[in-house]
Amino acid sequence: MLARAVRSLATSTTITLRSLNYRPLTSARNISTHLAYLAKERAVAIEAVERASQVCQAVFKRLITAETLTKKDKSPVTVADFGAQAVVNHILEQHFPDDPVVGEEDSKDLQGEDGRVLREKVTELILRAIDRGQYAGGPQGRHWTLDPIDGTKGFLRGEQFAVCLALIIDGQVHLGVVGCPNLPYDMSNPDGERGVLMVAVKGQGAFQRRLSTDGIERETPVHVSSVQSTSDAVFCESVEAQHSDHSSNANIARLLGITKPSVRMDSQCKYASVARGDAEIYLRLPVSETYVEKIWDHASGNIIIHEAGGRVSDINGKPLDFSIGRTLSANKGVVAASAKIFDEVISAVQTTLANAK
Ligand SMILES: Nc1ncnc2c1ncn2[C@@H]1O[C@H](COP(=O)(O)O)[C@@H](OP(=O)(O)O)[C@H]1O
Ligand SMILES: [Mg+2]
Ligand SMILES: [Mg+2]
Ligand SMILES: [Mg+2]
Repeated sequence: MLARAVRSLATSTTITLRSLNYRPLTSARNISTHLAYLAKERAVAIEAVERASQVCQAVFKRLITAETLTKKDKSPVTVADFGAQAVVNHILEQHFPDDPVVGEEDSKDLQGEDGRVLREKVTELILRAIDRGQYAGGPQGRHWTLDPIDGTKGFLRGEQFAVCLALIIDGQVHLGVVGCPNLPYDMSNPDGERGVLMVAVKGQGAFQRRLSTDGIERETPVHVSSVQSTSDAVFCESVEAQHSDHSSNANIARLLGITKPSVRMDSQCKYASVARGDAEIYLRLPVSETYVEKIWDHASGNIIIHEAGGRVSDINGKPLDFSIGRTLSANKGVVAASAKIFDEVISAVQTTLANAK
């Protein structure tokens, strides 16, 4: 199935860049900035994330059954993960052959006797495309960073996951796209239509559009919440307790006078939720002393929050440093919030950490 998906991409991706025909209908200023700076990158990134999201959805429909869940069989997510990375890297290579990619996956798990069954599902083309993601990252030049499926646990549960692609230039995130196939398009109608794509280019604001493949979706600007007081805030956190310390997060919320229960959600959909004001705060207090966050888990969300008027830092208020390599080794944990309440959130984080010592 994957081989077919990628082969059809190979033939169809003299991409017409239909997305380039699209202009966000906000203001004239926006349109011209848009076309001048990273316009091609923006369109290609949207196209890549849309197509990778389609691969994930197709794999979920065909391969995930009650049986794969009870057997804790991870092969469907592996197939989707590799498939999405292959698709994105293939599209990036066609349009930006000189740009390296920092991708989460490599083809190690498909090799050897253990990988025989999975290996039979993929072709040489896919292996080659996946391994375009082995770049070391760093402070100079351009590279992309990709998380083909962020929130693999959420994907398996049929809940939130995201396809995340960002462009880093000289150590800073300049473009971010997050595709959220299971996120309601409008949170005031949570049982309604699903599938959101968020995109931000440095200095141009953050936008959301329906996740689709016809490339002509209308974009609307997104902004963080305007809530003035933390007591009215909603915070979100990982579903997985190993990824973020639920009890520290709860202590911080108490200090901030938050009474509403946390919204637990997998993946960078949490950044998307804060960016459009569904929630005010994203807390990711580290559980482990040794875990180092990865750039592909945060790059897209980081620029989308900033461009939507919010702020992101680590637990000590230090901006996330994407210039080091594949990891955020200079940072610990993550806090994102709307700008008005950000300083107050960071001081509650500091107080909670000091009390825990
Ligand atoms: N101990 C840990 N602490 C923090 N994050 C972790 C972790 N172990 C794994 N992760 C990362 O958490 C991501 C999911 O985040 P969230 O909990 O917000 O959904 C995973 O992304 P993948 O699902 O792409 O592997 C993985 O990279
Ligand atoms: Mg991830
Ligand atoms: Mg992943
Ligand atoms: Mg992973």
